[in-house]
Amino acid sequence: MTSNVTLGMVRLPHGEGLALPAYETAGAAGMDLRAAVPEGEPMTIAPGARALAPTGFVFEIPASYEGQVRPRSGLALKHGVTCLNTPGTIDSDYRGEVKVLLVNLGSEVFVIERGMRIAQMIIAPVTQVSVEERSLAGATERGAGGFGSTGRS
Ligand SMILES: O=c1ccn([C@H]2C[C@H](O)[C@@H](COP(=O)(O)OP(=O)(O)OP(=O)(O)O)O2)c(=O)[nH]1
Ligand SMILES: [Mg+2]
Repeated sequence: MTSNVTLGMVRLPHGEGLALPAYETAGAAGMDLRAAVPEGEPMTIAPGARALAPTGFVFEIPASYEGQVRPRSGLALKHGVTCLNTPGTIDSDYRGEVKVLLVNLGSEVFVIERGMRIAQMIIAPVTQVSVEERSLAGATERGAGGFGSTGRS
């Protein structure tokens, strides 16, 4: 299922020895991101707290694509741990380390060991549009209806 789009990955010193972010199955949408916390010095997130976890990599995302950092459902279900800013946006021109902003909505301290898969990243196409100010929006059947406006008799 691999496309011909290439994602560059630059390993940072604290990413030495970590597995590359990777698709875990042939049809996986996202590649799992691992925590590049120091060996033997796990990161802890208290209930209700948040933390920015390093991945140990700079990604070079091709132009016209973005990275979306999303939670792993297993962590959310078992521990109440999710990405606070989901989906996190990784811009194609970002050259810093990709980091994962986690929040612990569970009732127990969450411990992140080095190499733990903490989130997943989807590479998706984006369109940058031109913006044009107008005096009136074109008429439609929906009009200004929203927030549950459809299906009412
Ligand atoms: O979960 C995330 C979200 C963002 N970033 C990095 C990559 C992204 O390109 C940059 C900026 O993210 P965003 O635009 O969401 O943050 P901002 O608050 O708007 O900051 P900026 O003013 O730097 O754009 O931060 C991450 O590493 N992880
Ligand atoms: Mg921004």
